Amino acid sequence: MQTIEQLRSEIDGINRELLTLLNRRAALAADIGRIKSLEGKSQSHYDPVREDQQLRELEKLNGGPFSHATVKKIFTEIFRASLDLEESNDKKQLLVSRKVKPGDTVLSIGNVRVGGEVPQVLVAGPCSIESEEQMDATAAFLSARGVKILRGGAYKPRTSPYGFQGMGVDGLVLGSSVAKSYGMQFITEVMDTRDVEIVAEHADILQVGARNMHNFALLREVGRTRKPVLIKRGLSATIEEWLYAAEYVLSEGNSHVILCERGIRTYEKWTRNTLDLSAVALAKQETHLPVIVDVTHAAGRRDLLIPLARAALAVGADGIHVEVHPNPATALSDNEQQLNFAGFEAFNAAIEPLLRRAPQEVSV
Ligand SMILES: C=C(O[C@@H]1C=C(C(=O)O)C=C[C@H]1O)C(=O)O
Repeated sequence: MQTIEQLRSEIDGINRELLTLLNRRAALAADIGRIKSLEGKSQSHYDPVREDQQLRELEKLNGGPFSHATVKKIFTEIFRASLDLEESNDKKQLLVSRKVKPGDTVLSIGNVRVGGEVPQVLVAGPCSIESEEQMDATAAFLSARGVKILRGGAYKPRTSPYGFQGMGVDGLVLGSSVAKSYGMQFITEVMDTRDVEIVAEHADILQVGARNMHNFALLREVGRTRKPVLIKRGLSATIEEWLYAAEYVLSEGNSHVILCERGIRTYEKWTRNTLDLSAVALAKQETHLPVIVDVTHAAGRRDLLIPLARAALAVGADGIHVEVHPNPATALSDNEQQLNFAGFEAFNAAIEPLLRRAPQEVSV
């Protein structure tokens, strides 16, 4: 009869062998994971059929004294650990991730900086570009209040094909020339791969709208330009899908990306969308990209814009996007939610105390 010491020493030897075997197995699983990623199956590496096949084989082979239930439990744990390893390797390689680039990305767009520790930006302007008078009045008003990025849609993604579709190229020319004359940067949406070139010619920042966040051809195309790109979160997009959308742009070599949370579709009807501030906190934590919050589309109503913007800044947003129109009642789109000038004045005053200041503005 062997002594306990002898038996334990045998167990120690088996532990060493098991450890070596487990790590050899883990390395093989990691290799499989890399192949799956290359094949584009990076969303989920889980393969229940393959796991089941292994469990059946092990049941046949199991001679005890462990019961099959116990063997199954142990191997299921091994499968989970392998899967975690595969997927964490995959995440590590994402270009948007702080694991790849720990420091904040700070974009320099003309005279504006976005991200990191610089003062938060306001992106403001009308939903649609409608006329020279409208754009000129808005830019004059906003630039006098320190807003440096002017928005305005020339191509409008309208729910109905009969709704106002935007002024197209005329709108681009108008938006960019008005912005330039007030020393502002011009941001506008691009909806179609065929328009990327012309929009990039006129805009300082390209916007990929919520409805196009899953348009991978468009994401690749804007990724091939060297223009800053603002990517709105899709209507029902998970945070992961939103970050993968940004990854499309970075993977084409364009790292000038701003993420924009604009509310997601839920069962709630009292707001147009549900502002997801945890997405902002998570995007700031997991990625190095600037994140801004579009309070207008999140709320869909004017009375919530101030508290939502204050909350967004408190959570760490690098900027706020808000729609402003000289006369919202006559606007050709979104007239329920755009602020008039007096409304913007009140909005600006309410969020101002929460904005970071440029170093030279700090009083000592
Ligand atoms: C390693 C793989 O990926 C995962 C891990 C498995 C395992 O550890 O055996 C099996 C299936 C997948 O859920 C694989 O697909 O073979």
